[in-house]
This record gives sequence, structure tokens and C-alpha cells, in this order.
Amino acid sequence: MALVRNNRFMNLKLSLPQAPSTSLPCFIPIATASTTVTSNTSNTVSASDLERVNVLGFGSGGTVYKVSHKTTSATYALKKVKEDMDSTSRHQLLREIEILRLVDSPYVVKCHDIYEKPSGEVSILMEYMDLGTLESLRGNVVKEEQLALIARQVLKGLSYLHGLKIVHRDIKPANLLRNSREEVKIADFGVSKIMVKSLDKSNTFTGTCAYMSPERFDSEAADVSEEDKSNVYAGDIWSFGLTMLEILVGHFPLIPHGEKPDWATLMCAVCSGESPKAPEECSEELKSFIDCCLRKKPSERWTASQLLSHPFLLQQD
Ligand SMILES: Nc1ncnc2c1ncn2[C@@H]1O[C@H](COP(=O)(O)OP(=O)(O)OP(=O)(O)O)[C@@H](O)[C@H]1O
Repeated sequence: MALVRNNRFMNLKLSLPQAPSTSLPCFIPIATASTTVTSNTSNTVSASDLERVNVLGFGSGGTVYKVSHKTTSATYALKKVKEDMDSTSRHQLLREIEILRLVDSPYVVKCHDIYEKPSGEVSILMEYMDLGTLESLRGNVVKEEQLALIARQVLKGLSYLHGLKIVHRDIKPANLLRNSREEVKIADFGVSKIMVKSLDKSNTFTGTCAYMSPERFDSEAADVSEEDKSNVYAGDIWSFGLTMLEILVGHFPLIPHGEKPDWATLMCAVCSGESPKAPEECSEELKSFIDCCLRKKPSERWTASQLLSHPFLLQQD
């Protein structure tokens, strides 16, 4: 199945195919007549104890609010999912819930609870990341040590997810959140997938197209082998490498700064052009690190755990 996310900054709108119509899974129990709660932890928070503070942002699937617990004053982020979801969005929500219930890592944004009202309104209570997404770093000068700190945490998150056979499929600055404790965590599992069979080919056209790897962008290309197609985790590494390069240079690296890319330009840049490289003035270690992430052939790209032992990260430890 093909699921495509549009990048809000690049206006690369693609039509979405229909997903099967589906209702929320039965693992969200109906406990009370008002709001119902389920959680992947034992510490459930009642929805009625939460007070809205302000809006943190809007995504394609709904609105995220900063909320405060009335008695403990603890702060959370509450994602209220749109009620009038089409079947594709509902399908994405089901996947996201399935994965959120499974994962528990300091490098993945924690899901505390999931609420469903009898009306069908779904909200997801998450750990609050007070500095927002890595998009806010755009335009800032990011030093190599700072980049290494970010890269190491994202790779630990990816290594954890890949170990659970979860492929994220939408790694980009907007899906990496940070807080003032200098922690960076992976968020947004709307188009992620749990690989059930080892030959499951999940490297189809999924995620935000600007950050898609060559083999995801054009899986029908003659030089994409069957082995490459089934190496699904390598697609996350390409998106990660592009994200790190974007943070370093301050703009989306595949297109000249300030230009608005169209589909054809992007397709050429990803599939036909040379892989983007770290600027000449960077250290040799960083240049090599970016190169190991952005190799065109998935089989030549390093894995998340290999990258964690790359000299760029070791020297910044
Ligand atoms: N846990 C969180 N802590 C703090 N802010 C958050 C949190 N989760 C989301 N946000 C903010 O809310 C915004 C919307 O998040 P959401 O996950 O709905 O959408 P998105 O990932 O930005 O977009 P889309 O779902 O369309 O890809 C984010 O860009 C971020 O600024």
C-alpha cells in the first residue's frame, strides 16, 4: 500500500490511495461513559484531570495541545485526532496506536495514555518536549558536537526500533522532538510499519517524499535489486542522513537554497544526481558519517548500530 505524506514546506502534494475502511481496534477498552483510557504503562492519567494550556501545533491528523495535570501540575502534550478522518488517516492512526503501545525507549517520545470517547474522538497523551521539533534549528549555526549529540540519540532510537522490526518511514526534522535537557526523541509513527515477515517489502512509496531514499522513491528502477527492496531499514538511514545534513547546512540539502522544488527536480536529485555531501569545511569524520548514511545503494548504507560506532560519534563522546 502506498501512503504519502506531504512536506509542509515543500508543497509536494500527491494523491492518497484509499485504505480499507476500519474502526478502532478493540484494545481500546470502553471503561466509562465519558472518556475512556488505555495505556502502555501502569500510570494512567485520567482525561478529566487534564487542563489545556495552549496549542503546540497542527499536524495533518489533528491538533497537539500542551496540557497540565490539575493535581500534580505535570505537563504533557495531548494530540487530539481529527474526528472526521478519512479511511486512510484512520488506518494511519491504528498503526500509530499499535506501535506506541509497543515501544518504550528513552529515545522515542513516550505515550502515556490513549483516550477514546464514545463519540469516537481519540486523543493521545504524550511526553511533553518543550523545545518542539528539530525544524526550529533551521537557520541556526549548529556545531559538530551539537550535531553528534543529536545524531547519537536519533540513532539509538532507530537502532531500538529496527531491533523491534519497526521501520519508521518518515524520519525528518518535523518528526524529531527535543527538550531543554538536550534530549532528542523520535515521534510520529503514523506511516510506520512493523515488519512481520523477513521478506515483507515495505520499501514502497511511503512517508514525506522529500526525505525518501532512492529505492523508496523509485522502487521500479532497473538497478534496484530484490535484496535492496527488502532492506527496508536502510530507507530510515537515508532520511536520517538527509535530516542531519539539513540541520548542519540550515536548509533542505537536495535543492539549491531558496528554490521551490517540483516533483521532477526532486526525483532527479534523489534518484539520478550524486548523493549530497557535507560541506568541504567539515571534519573528515563528519564528511564520512554523512557519506555512510547517504549511499545510493541501500546495501552499502551503514545500519543504525554501525553508525553508532562511527568515528564521528566516537570522537564527540
Ligand atoms: N510530544 C510533543 N511535545 C511538544 N510538542 C509536540 C509534541 N508532539 C507534537 N508537538 C508539536 O505539535 C506539532 C504537530 O504535531 P503532529 O505530530 O500532529 O504533526 P506533524 O508530525 O508536525 O505533522 P504530520 O502529522 O502532518 O506529519 C509538531 O510540529 C510539534 O510542534
